[in-house]
Amino acid sequence: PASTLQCGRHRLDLSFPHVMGVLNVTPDSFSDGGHHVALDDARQRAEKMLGEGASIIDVGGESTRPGAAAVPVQQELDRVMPVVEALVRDLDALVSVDTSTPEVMHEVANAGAGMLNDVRNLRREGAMRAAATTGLPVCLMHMLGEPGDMQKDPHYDRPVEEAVAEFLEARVAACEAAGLRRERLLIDPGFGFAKTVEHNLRLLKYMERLTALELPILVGMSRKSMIGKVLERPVEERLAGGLVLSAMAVERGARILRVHDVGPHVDAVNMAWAVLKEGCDND
Ligand SMILES: Cn1cnc2c(O)nc(N)nc21
Repeated sequence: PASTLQCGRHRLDLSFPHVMGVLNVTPDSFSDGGHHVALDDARQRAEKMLGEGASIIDVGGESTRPGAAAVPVQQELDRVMPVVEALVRDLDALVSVDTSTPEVMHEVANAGAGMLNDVRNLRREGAMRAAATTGLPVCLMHMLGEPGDMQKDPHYDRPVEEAVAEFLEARVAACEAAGLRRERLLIDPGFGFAKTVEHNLRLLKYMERLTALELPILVGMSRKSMIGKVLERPVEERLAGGLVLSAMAVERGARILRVHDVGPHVDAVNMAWAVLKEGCDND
């Protein structure tokens, strides 16, 4: 895959793995009186993640958890825009924005965001064109259905890693046909989206299958139920399991790891990478 990604005014060197810190934008905390407090809090959390080694901060205005309902565009903008503007202006951060909404893509790109992260792989009306117009890199993630219904009865008529690879290849081809250059695309198997725990575990085990697309791979497994169900741990006790998964994902080709606990995952990713890159010099 191309070893550097132009993310707005930031260049991301993908010859080694990076950590993306999740910045939860608590719903509607910016539209009511709590505006400045909440914004300060978001900025401080982002600053902490950058200080711990995050290369990217991921900001989302719409929950993509199973069962989540879609939010109106204006509400998404109200949640996301103040944060994107603050992180770009005050921290010069590389900001990734989780959105499937064309208007939001345009607005955040104009505000200096560096990457678009669409869990709906640009399938919404106008999303492909909007993403192409922004000129930003776009992460295409595998998901069937919507967060509201995707976990009802996930099933695949062939090995899940084959189904996911074929799906992503098709979405990449659709993007190229729409004028989105391949150099701007990232792919993501979508752990936890329309998948059982078994699907998720198998998807990681055979994730190297995705490297055949020769595009940067982004993964998000942090605190997810694939950890909780295997280890029988509540969401606040899933860090150890998540660190193992980060190391295994790096071994299988992941270049961006979307996590909540940045510091520990930076160590896990750097440790795994130290082993993997060993010996490259005299290969
Ligand atoms: C927003 N979001 C939640 N989980 C995610 C994952 O696994 N990948 C990407 N790209 N985005 C995610």
